[in-house]
Amino acid sequence: MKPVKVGICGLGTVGGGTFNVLQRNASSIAARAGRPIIIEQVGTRRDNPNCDTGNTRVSRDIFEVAHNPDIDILVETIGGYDIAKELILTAIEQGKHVVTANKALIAEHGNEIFQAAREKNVIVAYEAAVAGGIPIIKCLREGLSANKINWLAGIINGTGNYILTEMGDHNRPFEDVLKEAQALGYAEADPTFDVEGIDACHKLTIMASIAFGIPLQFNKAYTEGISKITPSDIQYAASLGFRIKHLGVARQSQKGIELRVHPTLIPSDRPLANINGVMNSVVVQGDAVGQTMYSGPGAGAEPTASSVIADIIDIARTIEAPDSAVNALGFSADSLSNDLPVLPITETECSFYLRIHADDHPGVMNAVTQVLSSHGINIDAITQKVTREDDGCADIVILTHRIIEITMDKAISELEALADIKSPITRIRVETMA
Ligand SMILES: NC(=O)C1=CN([C@@H]2O[C@H](COP(=O)(O)OP(=O)(O)OC[C@H]3O[C@@H](n4cnc5c(N)ncnc54)[C@H](O)[C@@H]3O)[C@@H](O)[C@H]2O)C=CC1
Ligand SMILES: N[C@@H](CC=O)C(=O)O
Ligand code: NA
Repeated sequence: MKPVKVGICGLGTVGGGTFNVLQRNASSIAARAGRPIIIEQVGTRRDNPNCDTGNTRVSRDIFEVAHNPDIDILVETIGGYDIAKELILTAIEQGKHVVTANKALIAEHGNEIFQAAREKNVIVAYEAAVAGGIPIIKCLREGLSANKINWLAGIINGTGNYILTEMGDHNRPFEDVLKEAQALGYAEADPTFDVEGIDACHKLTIMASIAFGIPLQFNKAYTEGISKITPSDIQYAASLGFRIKHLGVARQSQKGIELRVHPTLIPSDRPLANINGVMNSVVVQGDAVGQTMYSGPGAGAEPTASSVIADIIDIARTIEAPDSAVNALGFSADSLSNDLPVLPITETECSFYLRIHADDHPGVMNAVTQVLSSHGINIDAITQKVTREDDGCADIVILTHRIIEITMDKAISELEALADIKSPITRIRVETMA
């Protein structure tokens, strides 16, 4: 069988891992693909000390790879937007298939990239873009394709989960753990993407499109990161029987689609609450199958390479008949639905954890509960915690029943206006379904 020739652009964490695993497992990969997979060229600004490129052609100009007529599949692992998009569109224009790990680009420009690929009858594959090594794209798009997906929820940022786990289990400061996650190759080039929830939102956008058959709509999703979570919140949550995880939730209802990424209290006996460190996990609820759960490393060189190479093998298998390959989002392009609106966060409903830093004197608790009850917010648990801050204040910690977000917004504004309440109120949503 004619070999398939690959060009890898970007030889950093993911590109380097892909290079090494393709070399190491060349014979079993060839057996699975039905033909040898050869690394024809690497395009990279700088060498990767973990990769022995030996006789492989290395170019400093990645566009040489996109124009190399011998290359069948271009692997984009440079990251970022503008150059990566131009590189991918050039490769498509040149009739090459593309494999990318770039969730930011797919979530924000995927509709355009998939359209360009359709016009040239080439494949754009992106398994590595969501949840690193977990084959979640394949699960949603193929394994679960019989189902109407009702919802999915997942821990989909390895860096964020690593930080929350280390802060909670070892009481380590946020900044230290972030630095470690960067050194381990987990974090994005701009780590605010990890800690402010943008990276998770990219991944949620992609999963929701496949799950519900809707166009990619990153700009309509709600995004909140972990940067405001304190060790006290983690401890208070634990004392109430919860763990705090950064969760992406996509849910389909008759009103529309919820797309939201935020820190979340999960009962500590639930499987998702026990996904720790760089591990990711996604729970999917389908009408036929019920709940299924997929877990594995969400970041890192070789776990991510595992997904990149699975895509390369898939393409190699159908390279002579690319139109027989599965559609990019698993739905034919003309059947994607624009009918269901993405709901604003104000229209979603959740239970809430509130931490209220307030003057520690009689009547405060009463004032707080009165405001909540005047908005019809039912309290599930309320407790006062002594804080170590020497400001005469205490933390009042509350768990509420489910309430529509806009009502909670109003109640919080009213509470924050009370003279006894000292700082912005912390609100964390609570989910019990997964
Ligand atoms: N690190 C991880 O665990 C994961 C990363 N990803 C995605 O994979 C992509 C790559 O991420 P990493 O490998 O972590 O980044 P990285 O920073 O380790 O590697 C990127 C490499 O591309 C090179 N590069 C960038 N622009 C270039 C240009 N114009 N010309 C030549 N070389 C260029 C850089 O020099 C660097 O060696 C990103 O889109 C990221 O979001 C996806 C899943 C997991
Ligand atoms: N920065 C990302 C890398 C994988 O997608 C993460 O930490 O999950
Ligand atoms: Na994946």
